[in-house]
Amino acid sequence: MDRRRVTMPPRIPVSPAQIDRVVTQFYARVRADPILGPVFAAHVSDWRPHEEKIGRFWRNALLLQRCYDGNPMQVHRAAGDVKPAHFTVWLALFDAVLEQELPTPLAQAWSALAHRIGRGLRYGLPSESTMADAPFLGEA
Ligand code: HEM
Repeated sequence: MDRRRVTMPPRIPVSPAQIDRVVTQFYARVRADPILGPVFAAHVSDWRPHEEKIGRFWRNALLLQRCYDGNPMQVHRAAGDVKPAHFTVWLALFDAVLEQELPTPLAQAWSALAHRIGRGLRYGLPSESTMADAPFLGEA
């Protein structure tokens, strides 16, 4: 039997209401951002289902609820206009919202997870495989 399913505590003890607030505030800032706004505008016309999906993504990652089974890596790659440099902006906005919405220990824990996920997604993008972006390739 997989005991983790019944005994594992939330990975980061934020409440679903806190997740919803962070997601709402974050995408309000994204829409207003001169760099990220146009990228999202090209892909998202109806924000409610997008924010709802992202809320499920974070409940899955933070609370270990099994409520998201998408593939963000594939979606970002397929978008075509999501670039490695966007992640710096994305994460800075996200950190600002976490700081505004949550007590510091929760904000820091969630931020660390977001940065870790962001690193993975960023390195999954095709343009990361150039010499300039991935110097370790030069050692091959
Ligand atoms: C840690 C950083 C990030 C996380 C955790 C994240 C998470 C996600 C997730 C979960 C989705 C939904 C995938 C699905 O359809 O199942 C998504 C979609 C998307 N993300 Fe990100 N993302 C991140 C960074 C970025 C950045 C830097 C950009 C650049 C602008 C970006 C642009 C988009 C776009 C355009 C979509 C597609 C929306 C659509 O067509 O429905 N994301 N992201």
